[in-house]
Amino acid sequence: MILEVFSGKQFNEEFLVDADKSISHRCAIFSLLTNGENIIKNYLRAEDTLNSLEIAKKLGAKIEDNGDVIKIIAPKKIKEADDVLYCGNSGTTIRIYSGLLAGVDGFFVLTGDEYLRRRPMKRISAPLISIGAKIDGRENANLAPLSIRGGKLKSFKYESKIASAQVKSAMILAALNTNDISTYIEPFLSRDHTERMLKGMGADIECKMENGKWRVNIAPLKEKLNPLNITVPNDPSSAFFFAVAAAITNSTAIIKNVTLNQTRIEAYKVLEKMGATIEYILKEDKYEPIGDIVVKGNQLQAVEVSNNIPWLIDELPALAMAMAVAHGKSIVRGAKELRVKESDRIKAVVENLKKCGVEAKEFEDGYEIIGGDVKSALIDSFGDHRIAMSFAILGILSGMKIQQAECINTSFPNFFKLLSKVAKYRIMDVD
Ligand SMILES: O=C(O)C1=C[C@@H](OP(=O)(O)O)[C@@H](O)[C@H](O)C1
Ligand SMILES: C=C(OP(=O)(O)O)C(=O)O
Repeated sequence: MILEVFSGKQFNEEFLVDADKSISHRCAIFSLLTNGENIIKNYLRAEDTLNSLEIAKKLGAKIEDNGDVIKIIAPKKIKEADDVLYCGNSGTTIRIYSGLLAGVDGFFVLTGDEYLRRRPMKRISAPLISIGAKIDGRENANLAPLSIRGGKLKSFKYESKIASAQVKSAMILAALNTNDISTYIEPFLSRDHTERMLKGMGADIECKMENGKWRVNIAPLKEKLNPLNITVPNDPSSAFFFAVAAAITNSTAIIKNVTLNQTRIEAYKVLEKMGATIEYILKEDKYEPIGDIVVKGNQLQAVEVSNNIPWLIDELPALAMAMAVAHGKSIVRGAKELRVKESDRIKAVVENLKKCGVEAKEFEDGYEIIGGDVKSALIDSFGDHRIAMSFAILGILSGMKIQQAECINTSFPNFFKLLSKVAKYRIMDVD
């Protein structure tokens, strides 16, 4: 499908975006470790998180969905599925489930779509194999399909070279299925929803910052966790597309009920540095700080980004759209991880910006963008939701056509409805 966006005008609008993807995945997966009925309100009904829920069902959970609240009734024991577990486009699903299933009796096969089957899995299979997991896959357990023969795992002390919440979460779940205390260390704090949620459910997990590194001690599970009763906050990464829309059109976006967790809102801080006025309004603070973000656009200035990269990795493509119209040369470095997301996001950003007449250059670990006039172009989304939505937002300035825009449904099905608040668009069914 092609999404054609027509140029829009200034706006002053409220955005109630879809629920947080990271937290929704964890609700589905962690429910399996509980002893009862998990009540999840505002679960994200997007392709990625529906795949996580479907897998929970295949592993024995009973799901009751009244269209509003989703109840996940945990099985007495996680059961072996009689078919392949399909993770679709979702790295979070395949990696976190692998960590859980490595310690569960049974045989499991996890796979996904053509994009997921190209993404690196060594980052989870290597540490899991080092603690006794039986995992295999193409390229020596690096590419899905992954097969897992679940069984006994050893407690561990593992220091990861990358700050990845998916790897951390996989190892924390594996640690719950061992027989002694394990320690996981990452070089920089990655999003910490797993630690917060599992602690809230009664797991014995201690976290601290030590010499600039994030250290998590995990005790094995003695008994099942307490069921969740949670309202998932909205997703600040999805909302960021509309923050950029406000920033590049001198408009105002009022973003409602998102998590204000520091590991998730760093991109807003960068937009602020570029000249946007941003206000954070904290409304509650239980498992996660939750509130509103008000973004007001101004003339944008170029910026250099090389710190706190794990806290804004998913927002970098959208931020690149702000860089494309900012005054001066912006630089992003230290973001090599962008190359192993749903697409190679460094290549996707730079190639597509060039098509729009913007001067941009690739580095191995980032890019350089010189802000200027943007013209309408036919964008290759490379099947990547964040690339498709970023260029749709840039299209508010002078129009844009985006190929394979159906990928937006993997994370943010309400994007289209909200896009109509800022620009007119049409959808053409054939690419
Ligand atoms: O754990 C999570 O929910 C996620 C972790 C990040 O990936 P990495 O763990 O690969 O950094 C992020 O990019 C992804 O969108 C969601
Ligand atoms: C990288 C992302 O997700 P995942 O790794 O779960 O596919 C994303 O949503 O930008």
